[in-house]
Amino acid sequence: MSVFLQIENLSVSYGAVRVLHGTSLSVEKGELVALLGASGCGKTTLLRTISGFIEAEKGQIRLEGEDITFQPPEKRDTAMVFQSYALWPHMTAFENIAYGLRLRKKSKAEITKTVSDTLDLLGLSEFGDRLVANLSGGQRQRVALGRALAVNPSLLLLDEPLSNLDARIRQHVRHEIKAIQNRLGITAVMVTHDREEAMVMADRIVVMNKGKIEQIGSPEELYNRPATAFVADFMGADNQISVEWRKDKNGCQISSVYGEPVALKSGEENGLSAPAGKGTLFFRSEAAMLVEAGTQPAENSFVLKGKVEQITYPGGFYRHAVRVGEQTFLVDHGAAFGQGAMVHLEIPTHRVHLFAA
Ligand SMILES: Nc1ncnc2c1ncn2[C@@H]1O[C@H](COP(=O)(O)OP(=O)(O)OP(=O)(O)O)[C@@H](O)[C@H]1O
Repeated sequence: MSVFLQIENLSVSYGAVRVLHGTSLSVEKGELVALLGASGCGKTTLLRTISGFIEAEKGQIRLEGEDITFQPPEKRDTAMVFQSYALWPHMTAFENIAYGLRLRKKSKAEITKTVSDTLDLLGLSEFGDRLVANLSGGQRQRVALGRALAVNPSLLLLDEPLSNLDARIRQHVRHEIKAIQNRLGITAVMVTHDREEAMVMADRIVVMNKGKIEQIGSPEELYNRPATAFVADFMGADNQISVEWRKDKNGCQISSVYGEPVALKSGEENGLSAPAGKGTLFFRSEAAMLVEAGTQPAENSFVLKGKVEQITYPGGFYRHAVRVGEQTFLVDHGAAFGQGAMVHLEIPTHRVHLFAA
């Protein structure tokens, strides 16, 4: 694998307001990298700076070794797929896909072949003559993807490509886009604010927060080994407890206002560098075991004692809201405990994420 897109120390401002603060990122050939973060964190700005629609203030962007930082958009070998599709509704699917090829003055024969191949690739061959206005949302998004792919760009840029589709179609189109990107071996950068979408589609995810990169990693890395409290929270570790820790010769002890102190095994202290301090412990609703109060606690578990306040059924498991002292934690369990049941939450120490305050 080789670095295909290299972004170094990129800063971007709108007027006096800086929104990207020295961003660096490298993307390998054939990778799909997702930029993930809350609204306003700078994902779209980063994508548009790569495409050339927004000018960099400082730093460098290299595509296949070539410095493109100050090249106009049309000189960069990139193609963008927009959330709004940005198709011509009064033109057919064929003509929309042919658009970029005509701009590039390709021959009629070449256009016919490339567009037909693209329609085939996207499962749209029977819709070539259909006006875009008469296609479904999912079909339109595939036409938009086809228009970007037809010009055979080095880099495909996807700006929230699925957010106009309804939930069920989204699931489907996600897998389609991923499969096509894989099959073509095309390098892609995608913006999304949907964690699950990033997890399903991306080889690597870049989590952004306020114009800075918090962590870059595979979906598994971000989910299982979040590097910061922000990433743990953003990747769905909903439950949080304030804790104190103290390291001694036997390891690291953590304690909270609830329950007994527990010792972390070596390697589980998540890089807490200080010998003692305050922090926040995160755990996911599926990481905790729910057992009847009075059960002998499992080894190497952080135990919280509480009372079931509410039970819901999101599908496949029951989600329990459990009151512990002043806080409520969410815990998933295969069977429903009764409302008001006294329970223990057991969180195995290897499934907690602990960060210094
Ligand atoms: N043209 C502009 N002029 C001034 N400020 C802008 C402009 N475009 C974006 N911003 C600001 O820059 C910051 C980053 O915006 P950006 O669109 O990159 O965020 P985003 O992460 O893509 O958000 P969203 O998911 O809501 O699209 C925001 O605070 C936004 O208000």
